[in-house]
Amino acid sequence: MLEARGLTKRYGAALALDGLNLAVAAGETLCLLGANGAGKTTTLNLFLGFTAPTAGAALVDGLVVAEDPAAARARLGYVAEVVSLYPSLSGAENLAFFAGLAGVAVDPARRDAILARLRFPADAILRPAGTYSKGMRQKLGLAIALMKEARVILLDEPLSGLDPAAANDLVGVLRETAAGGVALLISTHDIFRAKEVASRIGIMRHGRLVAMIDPASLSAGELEHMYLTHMAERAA
Ligand SMILES: Nc1ncnc2c1ncn2[C@@H]1O[C@H](COP(=O)(O)OP(=O)(O)OP(=O)(O)O)[C@@H](O)[C@H]1O
Repeated sequence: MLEARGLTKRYGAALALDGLNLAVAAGETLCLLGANGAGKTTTLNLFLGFTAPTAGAALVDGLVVAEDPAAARARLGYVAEVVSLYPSLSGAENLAFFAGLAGVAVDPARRDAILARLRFPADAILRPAGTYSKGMRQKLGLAIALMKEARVILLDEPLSGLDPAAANDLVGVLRETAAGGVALLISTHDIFRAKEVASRIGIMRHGRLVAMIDPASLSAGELEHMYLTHMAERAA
């Protein structure tokens, strides 16, 4: 569903992404770990068509994103690190608006089932979104992607700043979503949550994928050790 082929991005003299190759199939969850500036967000932005590659290609469902960014984006759900909502509109109105942009009419029963899976407080959906906590905004962002029935969902730091209960809710729904055949690409700094949710973990450094790990093969401690070893090599 997602493929990067020699994906490269330069910003002036800076090489943000350096010949990245990866693929995410339906039902898989790839978590990208890496220090600040490793190229995780740049990777997501190239799949979203927010920026064009300097070389190589990002493909969504076989479509080359740079050739038709709108068509590629129509197949994607995207949950930004800070989910943008209209603060004076209720959660329900935001959901209807953003789902509507994707051509999806909201069926209230389906919406409520998705919100219940996310443990989004039922009474809060009619409140202005400006009153929502970070966790509620993340959940609503994911609800919008799920309403769209996107076959691929990209998430940038979905768990940062969430309390453990909210993070746990989100991890549970992400696992269910992948089990339903959706391909997930997640940028995160949370090694332990990555282990819970990922089918593969990619470690990025200086715009390159330096390791691809099967999280089931390592304990959380071993995974952390491997990550820190890669980061230490950077400093050496
Ligand atoms: N619009 C831009 N203009 C110039 N340089 C940029 C731009 N966007 C990203 N970069 C640079 O590209 C590199 C990769 O950045 P990127 O945001 O992809 O890293 P990241 O792994 O997502 O980091 P973080 O964990 O901090 O979100 C960094 O050196 C960054 O400064």
